[in-house]
Amino acid sequence: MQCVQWTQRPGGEVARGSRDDNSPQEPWHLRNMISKSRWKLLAMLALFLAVMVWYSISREDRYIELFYFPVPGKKEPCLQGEAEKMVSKLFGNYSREQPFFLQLKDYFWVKTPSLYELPYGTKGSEDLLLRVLAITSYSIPESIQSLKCRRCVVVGNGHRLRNSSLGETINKYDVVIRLNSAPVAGYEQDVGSKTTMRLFYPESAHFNPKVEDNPDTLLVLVAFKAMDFHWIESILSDKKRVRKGFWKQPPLIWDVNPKQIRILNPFYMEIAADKLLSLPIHQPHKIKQKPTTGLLAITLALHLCDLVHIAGFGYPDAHQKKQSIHYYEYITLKSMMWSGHNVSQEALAIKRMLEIGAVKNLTYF
Ligand SMILES: CC(=O)N[C@H]1[C@H]([C@H](O)[C@H](O)CO)O[C@](OP(=O)(O)OC[C@H]2O[C@@H](n3ccc(N)nc3=O)[C@H](O)[C@@H]2O)(C(=O)O)C[C@@H]1O
Ligand SMILES: CO[C@@H]1[C@H](O)[C@@H](O)[C@H](O[C@H]2[C@H](O)[C@@H](NC(C)=O)[C@H](OCc3ccccc3)O[C@@H]2CO)O[C@@H]1CO
Repeated sequence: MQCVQWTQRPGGEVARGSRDDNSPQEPWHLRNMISKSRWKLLAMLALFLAVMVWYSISREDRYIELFYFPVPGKKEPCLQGEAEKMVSKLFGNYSREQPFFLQLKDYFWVKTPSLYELPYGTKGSEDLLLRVLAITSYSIPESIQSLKCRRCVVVGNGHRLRNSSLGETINKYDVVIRLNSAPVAGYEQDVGSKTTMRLFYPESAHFNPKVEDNPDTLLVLVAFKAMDFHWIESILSDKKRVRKGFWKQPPLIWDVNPKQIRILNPFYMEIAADKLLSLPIHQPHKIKQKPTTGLLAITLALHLCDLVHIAGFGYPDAHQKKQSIHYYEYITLKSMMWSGHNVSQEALAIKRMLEIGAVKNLTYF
């Protein structure tokens, strides 16, 4: 049994202590020492806790997990003009008169002057472009045009989609934007099967688009060099193919309907580079910095849609050298060595969009 005992210290001070009934009485200075070391222990514990709290707050910035859980089977509430409000916050004020896709009339009747060369403008590539625009279309399908409120999801190619079971959720959006050669066949459970739009360039075109896309999918060419226009023209008009000038062999036979092809307005590449990443438009270096196709697609979606959600974005940390970057193949960050992308800068840009609520994320970031 414990009992509380009051002892008289020299000088008349009364100190509170406790002891076991059977234990011999401890001298007051010994008890004083024990109580002092208890305080020290408590102070150390408090300091340790404070350091832990500070550490987790500082790490929070790196592991900001701005998840969004849509209600399964329910369409997302959509507020008309919501994304547009965010656009001025992110991109500042500029003329919104820009079409999404390039049109023949702007290069045939009037020669729309462009300040920049590809990929930020069409300067110097007008003649090739003219031939491409003569055999492709620029319209936005009526099914999208007629929507009062456009709910869009941009599906990145990141590994975070693997085993995500997001397929059904992704299929519910009005507009599903996919990138490059990212497959759906065999991955439907995680990434869905609907593809409204696919952004690609010759080197990233899927060799079998009929398997991976829907008959009405818009195949949106993002041109980086004049040869990219040459490639699409030679495919669609069945002209002699040129093999040189590509950093990776693009398909030489490509089974698509020319009505599905669109040419992305390089304006969206320019604002993604300039406003989101502060990249210089003119770069003298051998490896030119440019936005990833994913960041470009988010930029486009923010202008085209009323609600923008993203999934499958986010690269591994630089030290995770063996971590796969894609949901459909094993390749690592090393493969991006010469890509000219600054993935940390892009992560900051996406974080900012998440923080201000311009986009919501279905996977973690
Ligand atoms: C080797 C190489 O050049 N790889 C580039 C590949 C490659 O050309 C194509 O996959 C070929 O089909 O393309 C890129 O991108 P990629 O095709 O890998 O991915 C498409 C977009 O998804 C986002 N992403 C991807 C992986 C990941 N772990 N996190 C992500 O956020 C990015 O926004 C990315 O843009 C590209 O076009 O941007 C960027 C890559 O650098
Ligand atoms: C959105 O960019 C696309 C992809 O994400 C990039 O990885 C890819 O980068 C390639 C780059 O465009 C090539 N540069 C030229 C001028 O063709 C580069 O070529 C090899 C190289 C390497 C080092 C120095 C100069 C040239 O290869 C990059 C891929 O490794 O560009 C895509 C758009 O085309």
